Amino acid sequence: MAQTTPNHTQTVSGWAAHDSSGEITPFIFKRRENGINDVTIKILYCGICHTDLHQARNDWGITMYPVVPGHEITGVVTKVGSNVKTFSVGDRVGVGCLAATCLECDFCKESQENYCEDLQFTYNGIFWDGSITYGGYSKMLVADHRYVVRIPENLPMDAAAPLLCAGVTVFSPLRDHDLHKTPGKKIGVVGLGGLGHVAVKFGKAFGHHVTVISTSPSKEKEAKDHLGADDFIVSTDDQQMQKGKRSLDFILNTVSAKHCLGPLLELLKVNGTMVVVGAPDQPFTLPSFPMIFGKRAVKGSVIGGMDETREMMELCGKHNITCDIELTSPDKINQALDRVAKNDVRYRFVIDIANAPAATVDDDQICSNL
Ligand SMILES: NC(=O)c1ccc[n+]([C@@H]2O[C@H](COP(=O)([O-])OP(=O)(O)OC[C@H]3O[C@@H](n4cnc5c(N)ncnc54)[C@H](O)[C@@H]3O)[C@@H](O)[C@H]2O)c1
Ligand SMILES: [Zn+2]
Ligand SMILES: [Zn+2]
Repeated sequence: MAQTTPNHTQTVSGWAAHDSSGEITPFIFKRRENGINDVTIKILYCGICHTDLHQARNDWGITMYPVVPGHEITGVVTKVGSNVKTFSVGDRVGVGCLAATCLECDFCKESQENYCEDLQFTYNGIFWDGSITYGGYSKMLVADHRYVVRIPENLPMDAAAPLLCAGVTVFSPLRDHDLHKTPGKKIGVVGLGGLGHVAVKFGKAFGHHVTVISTSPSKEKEAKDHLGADDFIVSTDDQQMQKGKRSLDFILNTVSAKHCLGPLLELLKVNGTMVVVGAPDQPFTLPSFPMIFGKRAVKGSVIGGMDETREMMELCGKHNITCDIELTSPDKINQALDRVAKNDVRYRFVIDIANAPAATVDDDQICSNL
C-alpha cells in the first residue's frame, strides 16, 4: 500500500514490483510538492542496475513493496525551489542512489554522504518526511538539489545514466586508492557486467594495465577489442589462474553472486587490495591463507559521495566515457530484468522513459491515496 503523506499531491506515472516475484507493472503514485530545496525532474532515461533486480525480488529481505526501482536517472529540470541556486529550469541533470542524508555528521560534512548512518536511498528508503522513496522507473522525480548532479553537455543522456550508480561505484574505490592519478598500475576487474565494464573504461582512461577476470571465455574478445582491456583471465581455468598469481596491484570485484574470494586474492601481489562492490545475497567464502600469506586486504565500498559523483561526471565528460547500453522500454522491463539475471546484456539496459506513454492501470490498482 502506498503511503499517504499530506504534501504528496503530484500524481506520477511509474512502474513497480508488488511482491517478491519481482514482476514490474504500471503503477500510479504521488510525489511531494517541489520544496524550497528541491528540483523537479522530467525523467528521460533510467538504467537498470543489478541492485534493482535484487530489490524487486527481495533478494536482501529488505524490500518495502510496492517498490519503484531505478537509481541511474537522467532528465531535465522543470521546477526549482527558492533555495536552489545551482540549477535552473532546462538543465540536464542526473540522480543516483542518494535521496537524503543527515547533512550534519562528519561523513556528510566531507561529502562522503554515502557513509552517513542516516543515508536514505532514492528508492526503498524513508525520506525526511517519513514517506517511502520511489525511484526512477517513473516519469517524474522530485529530488533534493544536494543529491543532483549536472550531466556534461557532450555526453548523451541515455548512455550517461548508468554513470550515476555503476560509474560512481567503481570510480570511488579507484579514487580512494589514488588510482585516478597514479597511472601504470596493474588492475583486475572481476565480473564484466554493468559495473565491471565501466571499471575497465576508467582503468584504461587513468593509464593502467587492466585485466578482466571472468567466468565467460566468450567475453575475452569484446573485453580486449572493444573495451580496451589488456589481459583476460577465465576464472574457471586453473592454468590461467595459476599463471596470473601475484600479478595485480588492485582488484575491483563486481560479481553479483556468491563465490569464493580465495583464488581471486591469489592474483594480487603481496600487500595488494581487493575492493568488493558486488552485493550477493549470500556470504562470500573467504579463506584465510591467501590473505595472510600475501598480506592482502579485502575491503568494501558503497556507491560514492556527491563531490566524487560530480568529479566523476566531469572526468567522463573530459574523456568522453559513457556506458555501453541497450535501450529498452517500460513495457519490456520484465524481459530486461530476466536478461540481467542471466547476464545477457552488453552491458547495461537503459529504459527510454521520455518516449514511453504514461503508465495506465486498472482503477483497482491505483493506490489508495489518489
Ligand atoms: N557497492 C555498491 O555501491 C553497489 C552499487 C551498484 C551495484 N552493486 C552490486 O554490484 C553487483 C553487480 O552489479 P551490476 O549492475 O554490475 O550487475 P551485472 O549483472 O551487470 O554484472 C554482474 C557480473 O557478475 C558476473 N557474475 C554473476 N555471477 C557470477 C559468479 N558466480 N561468478 C563470477 N561472475 C559472476 C556476471 O557474469 C556479470 O558480469 C550487484 O550485486 C549489485 O547489487 C553494488
Ligand atoms: Zn545501482
Ligand atoms: Zn550524515
